[in-house]
Amino acid sequence: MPWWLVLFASASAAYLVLPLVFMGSRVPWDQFPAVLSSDEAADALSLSLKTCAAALAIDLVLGVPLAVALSRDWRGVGVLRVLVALPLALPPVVAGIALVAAFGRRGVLGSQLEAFGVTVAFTTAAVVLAQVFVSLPFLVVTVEAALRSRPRGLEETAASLGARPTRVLASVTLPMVVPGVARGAALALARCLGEFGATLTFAGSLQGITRTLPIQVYLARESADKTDLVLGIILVGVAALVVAATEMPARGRRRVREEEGLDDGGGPDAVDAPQSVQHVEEKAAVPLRVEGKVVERGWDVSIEVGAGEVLAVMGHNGAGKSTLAEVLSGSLALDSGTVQIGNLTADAAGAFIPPRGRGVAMVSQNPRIFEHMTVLANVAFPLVCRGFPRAQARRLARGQLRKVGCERLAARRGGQLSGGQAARVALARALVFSPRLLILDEPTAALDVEASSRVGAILVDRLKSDGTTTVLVTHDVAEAVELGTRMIVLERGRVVEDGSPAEVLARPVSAFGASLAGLNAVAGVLRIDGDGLPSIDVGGGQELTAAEASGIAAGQPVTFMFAPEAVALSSGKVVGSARSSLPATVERVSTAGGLVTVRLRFPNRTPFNARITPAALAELALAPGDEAVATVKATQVRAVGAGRSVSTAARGRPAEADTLT
Ligand SMILES: Nc1ncnc2c1ncn2[C@@H]1O[C@H](COP(=O)(O)OP(=O)(O)OP(=O)(O)O)[C@@H](O)[C@H]1O
Repeated sequence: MPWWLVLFASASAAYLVLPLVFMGSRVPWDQFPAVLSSDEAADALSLSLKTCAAALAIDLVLGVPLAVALSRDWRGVGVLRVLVALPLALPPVVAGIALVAAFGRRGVLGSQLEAFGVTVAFTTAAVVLAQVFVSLPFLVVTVEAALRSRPRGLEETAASLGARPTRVLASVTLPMVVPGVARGAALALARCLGEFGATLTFAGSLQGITRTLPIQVYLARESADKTDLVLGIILVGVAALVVAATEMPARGRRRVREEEGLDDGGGPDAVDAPQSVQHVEEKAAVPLRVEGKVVERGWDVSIEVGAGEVLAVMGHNGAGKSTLAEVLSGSLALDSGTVQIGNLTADAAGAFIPPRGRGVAMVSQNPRIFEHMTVLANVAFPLVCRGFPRAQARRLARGQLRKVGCERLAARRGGQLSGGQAARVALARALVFSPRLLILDEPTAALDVEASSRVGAILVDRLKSDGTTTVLVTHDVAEAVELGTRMIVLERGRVVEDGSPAEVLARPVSAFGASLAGLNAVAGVLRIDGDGLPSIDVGGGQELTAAEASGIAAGQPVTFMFAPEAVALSSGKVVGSARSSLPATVERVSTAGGLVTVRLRFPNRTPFNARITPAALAELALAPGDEAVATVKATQVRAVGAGRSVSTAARGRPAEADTLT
């Protein structure tokens, strides 16, 4: 910390502490027993403690729901936040006047109560009402701030696992903000203890009935002895205890014992299920159909997935992959169209099933483990939500944990897991209730190489053995090939590739598909030269030529795809106007698998790769920054029309798939 900060911090702490120290130094400690044993002091202390406890209970019962409501976004919430915090800024005497206007004998509500024989003003109940009025905002504002800074997505996860709103609140929302509630309660209690002005105005000062400790201190100031100091220091002591108590929840958290499973013990054999574990329901896998639009996102997708298929979804950033996951999970409604999951119409005109009713499980790159629960409770959660007896839920959860190699982590807190462990626990929690549909949204993206391959192996095992219909969003082509029985590529909210991973990679029809397959893809507008050969302008007076582009008309957008092996390299400059001979600059040279990949940069064009032998590289003596000439063999260039959706059927007929018209 910088020295000036320490200086200011010390001055500020001293300013708050020293007056109390000086006050303590003037207390006649020998009078302590006499003052404490006096009726007036004993009555005041006892009344203060009783009324503060009652006011705190009311604060908690009324304040926590209000804080939850204020932490959400809805129309008018801003105005209500201001109104709720207003009593914080009011002088206590004004608060007392307001309470008299409401609950006094001639007050708006008080006169109604009088009709039923209930008098509030100048009773102990008035003391409690005054304390609640001035302390409630402290609790609400503190809890609301804690709620607004809570981790995002956990409540949505709980809902998608089947929890109803009350369970989400009780099991997830409130446990996350326990320290905030404790802090708010302590501040409210401290405010109750110190309350003076509103109480005096609204409740008066009747010994044993409304004369609280602060009022007693005030009255004692009139007397010549130092009773006020003794009573004052008692108040300081009680307040100190209250404030210190707020530190307790954080310190008092249960520490998980080492032997409760610090060794995750997830060896390869740990993925085998024990014979005793039964499935929740022997559900058959179901097919999935999505046909719909989300207009704001320019998303218009139509896909059908067979029962038990694993659909790998790939595409650039912003292509619409997460939108698909949101539409399926129920966190986003279609503007038009249908989502059909087995026999459940999850989204259609006039019918929208919220996440908890869909039986869809989602595992994303943030595993969203409930940190305040044990690992076992996390995995049992979807079953408890479905009304399973606890013992059965725990037994089934333990079996799922064993299948993902995490059984020995069962007793650990959710917040004590590594990324790889959390991903496996999230998978166990998703599969434990035999979901209709499993959505994996980049489940390994946030993991290191080792954890990623471990989770990948478990995914392969679990998807094969469970046969759950799965949508896997991934940026990793190896993951898509390994897990996917089918692959689609999304581009600008449309399906531009659809087939088995092998088909898509063997004959891609989009630039993204080409890049996945390791092909070069150069986009442009088709020209037909005088000699009838299709070409695209690649800038600088150069062109790239294909042998044919049947079905694509001149002037149409087109992508030329070719393997890096189809590019011949020579050093020096282009001589004459050789077809498809393009001047380039060497950007990068890398070696893998006994071949050399040369990354080529062009003045106004997409870079592409050439692949040559090490001997050819030695002969050409090319290094980054050198000029070279790339010649692409026209017969090895495939012309693909751009911007059309495809189907597996179209891909089965290569000539048509090529043209996509
Ligand atoms: N909450 C939102 N409101 C409006 N538009 C959004 C919202 N979220 C995403 N979009 C837009 O919808 C389109 C699709 O986004 P989406 O998140 O589905 O892409 P993605 O393929 O999942 O991308 P990434 O790989 O980066 O996660 C993008 O144009 C994006 O800007």
